[in-house]
Amino acid sequence: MEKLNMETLQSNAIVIESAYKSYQSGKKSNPIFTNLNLTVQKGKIYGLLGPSGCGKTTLLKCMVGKLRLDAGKVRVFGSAPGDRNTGVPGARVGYMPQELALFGEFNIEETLKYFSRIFGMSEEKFQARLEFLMKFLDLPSKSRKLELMSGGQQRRASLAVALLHQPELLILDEPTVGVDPLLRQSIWEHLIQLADGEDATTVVITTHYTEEAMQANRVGMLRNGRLLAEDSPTNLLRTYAEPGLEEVFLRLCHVDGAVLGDTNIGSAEPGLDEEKRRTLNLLKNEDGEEKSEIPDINFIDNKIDQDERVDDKPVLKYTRTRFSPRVVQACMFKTFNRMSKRWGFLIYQFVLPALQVSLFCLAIGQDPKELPISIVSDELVNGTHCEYFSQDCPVNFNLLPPMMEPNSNLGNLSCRFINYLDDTTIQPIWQPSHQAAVESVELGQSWGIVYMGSNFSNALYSRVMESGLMPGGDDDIDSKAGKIQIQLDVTNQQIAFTLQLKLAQAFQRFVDQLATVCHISGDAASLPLEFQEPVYGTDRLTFTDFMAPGIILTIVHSMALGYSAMIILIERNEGLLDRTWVAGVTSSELSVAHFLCAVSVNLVQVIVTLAFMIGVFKVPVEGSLILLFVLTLLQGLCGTTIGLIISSVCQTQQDATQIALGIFYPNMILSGILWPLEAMPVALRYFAFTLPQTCAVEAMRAILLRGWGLYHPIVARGFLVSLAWIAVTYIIFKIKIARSH
Ligand SMILES: Nc1ncnc2c1ncn2[C@@H]1O[C@H](COP(=O)(O)OP(=O)(O)OP(=O)(O)O)[C@@H](O)[C@H]1O
Repeated sequence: MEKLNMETLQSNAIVIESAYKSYQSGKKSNPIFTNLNLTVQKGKIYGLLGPSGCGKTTLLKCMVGKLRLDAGKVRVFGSAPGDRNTGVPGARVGYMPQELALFGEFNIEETLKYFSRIFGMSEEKFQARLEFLMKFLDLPSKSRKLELMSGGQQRRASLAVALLHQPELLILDEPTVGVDPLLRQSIWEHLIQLADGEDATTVVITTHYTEEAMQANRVGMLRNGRLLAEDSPTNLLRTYAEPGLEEVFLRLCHVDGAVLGDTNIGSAEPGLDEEKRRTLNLLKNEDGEEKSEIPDINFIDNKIDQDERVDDKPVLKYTRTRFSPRVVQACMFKTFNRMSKRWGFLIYQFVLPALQVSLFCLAIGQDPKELPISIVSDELVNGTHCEYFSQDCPVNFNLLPPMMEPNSNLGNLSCRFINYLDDTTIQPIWQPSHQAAVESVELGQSWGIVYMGSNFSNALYSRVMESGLMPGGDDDIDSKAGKIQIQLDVTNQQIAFTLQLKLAQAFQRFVDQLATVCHISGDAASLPLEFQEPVYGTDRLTFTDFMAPGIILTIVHSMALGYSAMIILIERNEGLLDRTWVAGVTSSELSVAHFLCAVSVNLVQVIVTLAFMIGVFKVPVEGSLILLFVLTLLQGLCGTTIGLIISSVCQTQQDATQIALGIFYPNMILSGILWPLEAMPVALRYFAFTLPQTCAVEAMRAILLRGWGLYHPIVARGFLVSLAWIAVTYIIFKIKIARSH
């Protein structure tokens, strides 16, 4: 393809040559326009006419650099849109899309302020333009929210955004839809005035009102992806001897339909034979020369590099740094402004972490309380409960072995044992018989049975004697009779473990008391195991303390992920993202702005979470609070970057929510938050270590409960893995956002 010559580029604002664009629909490619040539002169108004779906919006998007051609060239001010120095997208172009593509919660002033910040307008200039546009476009109060405006008012507010910074090029997609005839005329007059001035503005405008295009300097009639005619309105009327543009268009459509069988571009023949082309006579320029061939379908594969420069130097140099802190700031202001209007959002983001911590600390890890247990002691006279029992030594030490006998106080050892049950945890329910106790468990009224037989006290005495603790035991005693027989409902493992522990502790206290009152050593009645002061932690540590480090990180990580997973998606779905791109915001600026906003939200979440966990619920902290804070923040950042990737790849909020939930549960289950990693199959354990939270949870637990510092490999690993995840996911996010740009 021939290079566009310098003269063409200098005199024209937009030159499109042999453009081919298609949309992918599954495996099928639907061509929207093929071999399209179009020229927009500088300082002129170009009206693009065509039926719905003929590709006008697509063409405009290619002009502003929002979409790329599959083949062919588009040059705006001599360069391909998106070229470093072209200024398009950027301050040289004002774009008004068909949809509102603005935040409905913003009022007019806030909306325009956002774009004025991007374009670096001074406050004075901004106020002057705001006043002018309010009057000129007959807009309601500056403080009226866009969502509360009528359709026509919204379109005028949208037009105000395009006109705000007085760009050299205006690309307006149906700006007069929903606008009353008076205002429509006034808009056209303003456009004519802009195109007429010293620094004449170039305007490309699409419209459905064919006749208003009479005011354009040049009109292009688009149908089925091809330009049927392109000329000044008067020339078109003269050439086709018709009274109006509508009639011209209809006539061209009839001819086009006759030649192409009125097929749409997707099913049209890729090439036309000479006869048809002669009949059509529509692909000719003003000099009567054919513009170019309808492309062969292979043309699609023969893509032309969009970045191929026409000339070494751009026709008009326009420079802007690729990264401007001012633009980042503008994007951040906009996001914070939006947040401040959403009370529900603020409560969700900042109250929910506190609520989650509180619920966790209140509901998880504490000992179960008031567990009903059926108690049966067949040695009790009345068969139900203990009225009186002795706390004295049951052995008469006045007699020497083997004459030593239990004294009269021996009776009711069963009552003595029951007396040592922890009544906070266990709620004894006396039952008259073993059968009644079984029924109680079967009815779900108690968690188990503690049974002591009719000869329990004597049998226990004999057992002790037999064991050699005291000489003179009775060898013939039934060993079962001297045992406390326990049968539990173990379907709830935590409750069963708690009951086993509490019953064992009660028995130990019972034995200790006996040893004390009988003046014998308690050691003899204990297991020869001594658990000394723990190396790390205390005996008072609970399951809550085990889980707390993981819960802190999970709350912060998932809240950050949930917030950032929506952040770009919302802007894209509401269309503001497109306008932001066209205003010239680069992917780096947008990534940094969103990242910093998410970090700010995350910072508050980290502070709230740690304050509640440590300040209110007194989770023990042995190590450095600073390390704790930094590691939690890093995990929040990690959630943020993962969320930003989700936000940049998903099309709908539903997709994003599903992915976020899909990540949340495996992460929670595998990261050693709920259960020790050591309990996992080895292969799964190795996999778990590749997840973003596993090493961090271990490091967090080591800081919180063991007081380890960064010098310790387990702590250092937690920090390094978190940093690596942040770096890698941020790079992926940056690549994704640049591709969607
Ligand atoms: N992202 C997309 N993916 C697939 N097809 C698309 C996409 N965007 C537009 N199209 C299709 O491309 C064709 C041209 O769309 P376009 O929006 O450019 O038409 P238009 O001339 O601006 O229509 P209207 O005047 O109704 O706005 C339509 O058939 C449309 O369905």
